Amino acid sequence: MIDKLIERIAEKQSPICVGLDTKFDYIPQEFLSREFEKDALTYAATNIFQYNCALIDAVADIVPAVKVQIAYYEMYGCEGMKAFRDTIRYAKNAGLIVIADVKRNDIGATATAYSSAYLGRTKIGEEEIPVFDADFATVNGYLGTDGIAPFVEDCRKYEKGIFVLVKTSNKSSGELQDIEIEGKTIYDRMADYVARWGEDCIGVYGYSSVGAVIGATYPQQAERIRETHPHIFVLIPGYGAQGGSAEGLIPNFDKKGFGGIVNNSRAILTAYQNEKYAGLSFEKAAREATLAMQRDILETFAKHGIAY
Ligand SMILES: O=C(O)c1cc(=O)[nH]c(=O)n1[C@@H]1O[C@H](COP(=O)(O)O)[C@@H](O)[C@H]1O
Repeated sequence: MIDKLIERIAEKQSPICVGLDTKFDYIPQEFLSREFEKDALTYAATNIFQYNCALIDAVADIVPAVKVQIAYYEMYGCEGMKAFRDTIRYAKNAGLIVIADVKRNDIGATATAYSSAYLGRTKIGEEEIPVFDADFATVNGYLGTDGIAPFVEDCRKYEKGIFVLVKTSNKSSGELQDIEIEGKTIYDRMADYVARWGEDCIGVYGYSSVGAVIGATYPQQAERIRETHPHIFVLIPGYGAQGGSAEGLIPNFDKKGFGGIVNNSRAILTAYQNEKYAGLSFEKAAREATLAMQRDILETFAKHGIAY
């Protein structure tokens, strides 16, 4: 799956993933359809799905992937989960690669169940059913190897991928992740594990389907990880609303523009509220914001001799 993602990035010259962290409050009043007004949760979830479809249509030709953050669907209960499933299907049908941002993990047996839900198959009798069937999932490595192994197995079996949290973008990420033991931080050690877990999943471009999450807000840490781990492909959140810059993304990328994919959620989802895009519909504003992000990244790449 990592090869397919890299090929799509190169085709579109766009190492960008649009984050569908869609809250009901983000949807402009004029877009809301009262048609689904059975109960509040159904109303919210159905409108969220319609909004996602419009956004996907607006960006499908300029980005390779979307990331669907499950918290924004769980908060609308079962109806929200249907919207999550339907959004994944819609995005895949639109030719996009889908990252299910679920940050799952548990003991091995339970991690197996999580992996079946998001990447693998659920077995019922003789039948094996793909359930959410995303292309990638985000996972938490805190429980160690037996909590990650089921996901890695499904990556191999079904040509999927995972991104393991290594150095997260948030302000407090250093409380635990930056602790140094015998000259190595916790995030260094997590990166070492990610490299080990993914060593049999390296594709033709030299990157593994077992990747890492490293926030755009921590470029020095990204550089440190990249020095020792050339095969780790990085999901990079934190550009846009969290203040990460294009310059800060550079350590993740090789000279061909491979090595990472940059997520942007709120700054695209709510672009229509930005005065820069005043007067545009939310779809057009989202597209313009995505194109501006692409320009910003490609111009910064060019300064560093990076090109597709
Ligand atoms: O795994 C993630 O995607 C993730 C990891 C991380 O370290 N930081 C981070 O912001 N994220 C997610 O990336 C998205 C960032 O959203 P924006 O800040 O609105 O672009 C959210 O869906 C977060 O849950």
